[in-house]
Amino acid sequence: MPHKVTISRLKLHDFRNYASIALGLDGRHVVLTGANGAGKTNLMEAISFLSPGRGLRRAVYADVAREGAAGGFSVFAAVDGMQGEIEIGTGTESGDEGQSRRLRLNGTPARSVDELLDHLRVIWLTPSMDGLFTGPSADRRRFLDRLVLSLDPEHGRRAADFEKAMRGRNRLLAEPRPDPQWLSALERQMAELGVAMALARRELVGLLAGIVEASRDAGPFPSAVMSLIGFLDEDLDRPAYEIEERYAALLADGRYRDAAAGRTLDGPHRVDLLIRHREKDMDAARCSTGEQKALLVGLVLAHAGLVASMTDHAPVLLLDEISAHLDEGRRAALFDRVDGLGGQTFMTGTDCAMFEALGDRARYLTVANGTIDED
Ligand SMILES: Nc1ncnc2c1ncn2[C@@H]1O[C@H](COP(=O)(O)OP(=O)(O)OP(=O)(O)O)[C@@H](O)[C@H]1O
Repeated sequence: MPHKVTISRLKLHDFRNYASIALGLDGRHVVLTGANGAGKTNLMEAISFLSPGRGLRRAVYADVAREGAAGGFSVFAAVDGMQGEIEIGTGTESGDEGQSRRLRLNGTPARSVDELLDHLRVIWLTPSMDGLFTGPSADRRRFLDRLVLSLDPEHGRRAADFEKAMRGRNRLLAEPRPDPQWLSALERQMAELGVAMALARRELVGLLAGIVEASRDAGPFPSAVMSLIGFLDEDLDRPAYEIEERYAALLADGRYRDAAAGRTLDGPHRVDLLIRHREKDMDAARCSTGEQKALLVGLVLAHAGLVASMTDHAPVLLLDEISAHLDEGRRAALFDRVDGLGGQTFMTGTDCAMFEALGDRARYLTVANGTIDED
C-alpha cells in the first residue's frame, strides 16, 4: 500500500466566498455537501492550489480574492506529505499583479510553485471536464499534460520553454528577412524540448494503459484505450537524437509554409489524445454522457493509482460533484476504488444521502454561505 498523504489543517483567508475559515481534518476522506453556490467547489479549488498551476478552475488570481476584500487571498495547509510534515502557505498580496502566487514552505519562500510536487500530488475531476472527449483538442492536451506533470515535475517547465522558443520562431518568421542561423538555433531548441515533451506524454500514456489493463475487471468503470496522434507518430520509436533531427528538419523545411500560416504547423502543440471505450470499441466522443463520465472517472482513478505506485504516496484526490452522474451501484464501487487508493479524497455533492455507502470512512461537512459546519 502506498503511503498516505493527508491534509490535517486547512485555513482560507479572503478566498472567494470565504472570509476566514479554519478546518481541522483527521485523515479520513472529506465529503462536503451544501446548496448550490454555498462554496463547495471553492474549497476544492483552494486545495487544488496545493499543486502548481492556477488550480482546478484555471483561475485568474484577481478573481480568487474575495470580492470586497482589501488585499489578496491566502490558503494555508498543514500536510503530512511525501517528506514528512510540511506547512504550506500560498496566495497573493495586495499589489501583486495577479500573474503569480507566492508560496511558502514551513514559512520559507519557495523558489517556484513546482516545489509543491516534492510534498504532495493533487489530482481532480470536475464537471467542467465533462466535455473533454467532445471539446477542442487543446483541452485534451492540457488534461494530458497535467497527468504527465504529476509524475514528471520537469514537464511544465519544458512545455513553457518550448512555447517560448516557438513564439520566438513565429515572430522571426514574420520578419521580411529572418536570420537563418537564429532560426536554426530556435528550431534546435524546439526539437530538443518538443521531443522530450512528446516522449514524456507517450511514456505516461503507456504507463496509464498498463494500470487501466490491470484494473479492467475492478468495477463498473469502462476502460479507456488511449493513443496520441499528430506529431511524428511513426518516428517516436526511434532513438531520441534521431527524432530531434527529424523534427528540426521538418521545422527547417516548413519555414515558408509556417511564415505564410503565421504559426508553427508541426509540433507537440498539435498533438491530440484519442480515447476509445474499449468494451464498446467506440470513440469516446460518440459515447453517451453517462458513458463518457464513467470513462473519465475510470481514467482519473487509473491515473491516481499510477501516481501512487510511481511515487509510493497516494495523491490527494478532489472529486467535485461526482455523485450526480452515478447510480447507487456505481457510487458504491467508486467509493471502494477511492478508498482502495489509500489516500485522502475530497468529494462534493448537494445531497448527503448520495454518500451513504461511504459510512464512517469519511468526515461530513456542511457548507453554507462561506461557512463550514461539521455534521
Ligand atoms: N472572488 C469572489 N468573492 C466572493 N464570492 C465569490 C468569488 N468568486 C466566486 N464567489 C461566489 O462563491 C459562491 C460559491 O461558489 P462555489 O462554486 O464554490 O459553489 P458550490 O457550492 O460548488 O455550488 P454548486 O453546487 O452550484 O456547484 C458563488 O456564489 C460565487 O458567486
